[in-house]
Parts: sequence; C-alpha cells; structure tokens
Amino acid sequence: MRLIQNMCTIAEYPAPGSVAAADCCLGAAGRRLVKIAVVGASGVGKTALVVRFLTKRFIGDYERNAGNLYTRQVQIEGETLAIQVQDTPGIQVHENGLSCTEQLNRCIRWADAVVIVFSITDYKSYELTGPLHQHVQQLHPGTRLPVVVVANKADLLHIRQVDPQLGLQLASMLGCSFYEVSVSENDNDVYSAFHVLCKEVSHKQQPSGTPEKRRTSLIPRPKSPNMQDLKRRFKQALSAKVRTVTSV
Ligand SMILES: Nc1nc2c(ncn2[C@@H]2O[C@H](COP(=O)(O)OP(=O)(O)OP(=O)(O)O)[C@@H](O)[C@H]2O)c(=O)[nH]1
Repeated sequence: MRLIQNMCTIAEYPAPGSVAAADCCLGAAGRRLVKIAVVGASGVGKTALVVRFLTKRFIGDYERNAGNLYTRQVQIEGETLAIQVQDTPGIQVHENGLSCTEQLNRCIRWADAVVIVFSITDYKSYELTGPLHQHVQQLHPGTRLPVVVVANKADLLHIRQVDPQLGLQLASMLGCSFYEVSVSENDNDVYSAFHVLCKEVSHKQQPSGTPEKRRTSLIPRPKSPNMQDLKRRFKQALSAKVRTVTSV
C-alpha cells in the first residue's frame, strides 16, 4: 500500500556498504537511525501492522505490497531516534522451503532489526517463522540480529489455527520477544513490539567500551599505603617492640 511518509521502495534502496547506504546511518537532524524490516508470509497483515504503527489507524484494505519504506521518530529512553520501517512483499512457501527473492534478501541485509509476522489464522505462516529467523541470521553472519515475533489477527479467535503457547514457545526458543496482537483492534501492543525492538538495537549500537568503562571506574581500587602511612606504621611497630623489650 502506498502511504504518506513513503520514501522509496526496496528496489530503489541502496545496497549495504554503498556510499548512499552509509549516508543513511544517521537520520534527519543527525539522529541515530534504526532500520527495521517487516517480513512474513503473504496476507498475514504486514502492511496493516506498519500502517498501524505509523499512523495508529487500521484501514482494512491494502494494496499488495511492493516493498515500501516509511520513516518516523520514536523516543527511546529519553533519546529521539529516527526509525525506518521497510514493508516487504509476502514470502511464498514452496515444498522445498522458503523462497526469498534477492530483493527481500537485500532488505534483510540492510536492516538493523526484523519483525517476523505470522497470522494466528494461518498455521503455514507460523511454520515459516523458524526457517525465516534462521535465514535472517544467516544473512547477518557474525552478529545476532534483534528479531521480534508478532502473531497477528488475534481478534479472529473463531478461526484460530495457532495456539498462543506455540507462538510463545517458538519465540523463546529463538531468543526473541513475542507479541500476539490484533492490528485491527489495538495499537498499544503493536507499538510495544516496535518499541522493544528499537530499544534492543539502540543498546546494541552503543559504543561497547562505554558501559564497561563506567563500570570499571566504579570499582574501588585497593588503597596503596602512602609514605606518611608507612612511616606511621613503622613507628608504631618500633614502639611496640621497644615496649616489649622494656617489659622483659
Ligand atoms: N481481522 C483482522 N484482519 C486483519 C488484521 N490485520 C490485517 N488484516 C487483514 O488481512 C488482510 C491482509 O493484510 P495486509 O496488511 O495486506 O497483509 P500483508 O502481509 O501485507 O500481505 P502481502 O502484501 O500480500 O504480503 C487485509 O484484508 C487486512 O485488512 C487483523 O489484526 N485482524
């Protein structure tokens, strides 16, 4: 779906490592930038989720997605971060596994974090979550990309195919936060999912030396005796010895 705040599509998006991509490391006004890709099977509500997060609205009917990029600012722990959210076309599942286009892979490589969406009314979309998570991590070798798992359409209880426990168990096995949401009925949980993810990325982006440095400066150093102290102790020892000698 085409929306306000639309900047460009995945196809136009600079490949990671290019000069243009490097320019994107800081958002408007030099704010830190968090790049999030929203992925999952077709029809699970990816566009609806992104639109809800950006506008707090649920429109109902969305054009088939071509992979649009949106931006907004969020407050995380007192800091205003620029975040870019990349909506992606639905992943097709084939008998021999995932079928990810190069366009989608480029988007996942570009991202600092990923939201994997499935629908509670579509068991196949849930089954995609594990392999998709593995695929995301494979595209980011040497690091653990923050991922949140979102189970959508929680309002459609009468046609539920995925038990909430299943989603929770899978997410915890993958080491991800999990949210069961109804994009059509509620925006709080949607916001929380994005917020948690931004927080995780923000912590990851902090220079690694900073907290460690602060911690070490808090550890009290063992006191080394100064000369005055040494002299005083020496005198004390000496007079004790003298006292012992005189008492004998
Ligand atoms: N009942 C209900 N319907 C929803 C919810 N979220 C999305 N939908 C509907 O599900 C359909 C698919 O939503 P989209 O947001 O287009 O799904 P998508 O994952 O972006 O689909 P693709 O672009 O094909 O990949 C639309 O008709 C939405 O109105 C929800 O929480 N509850």
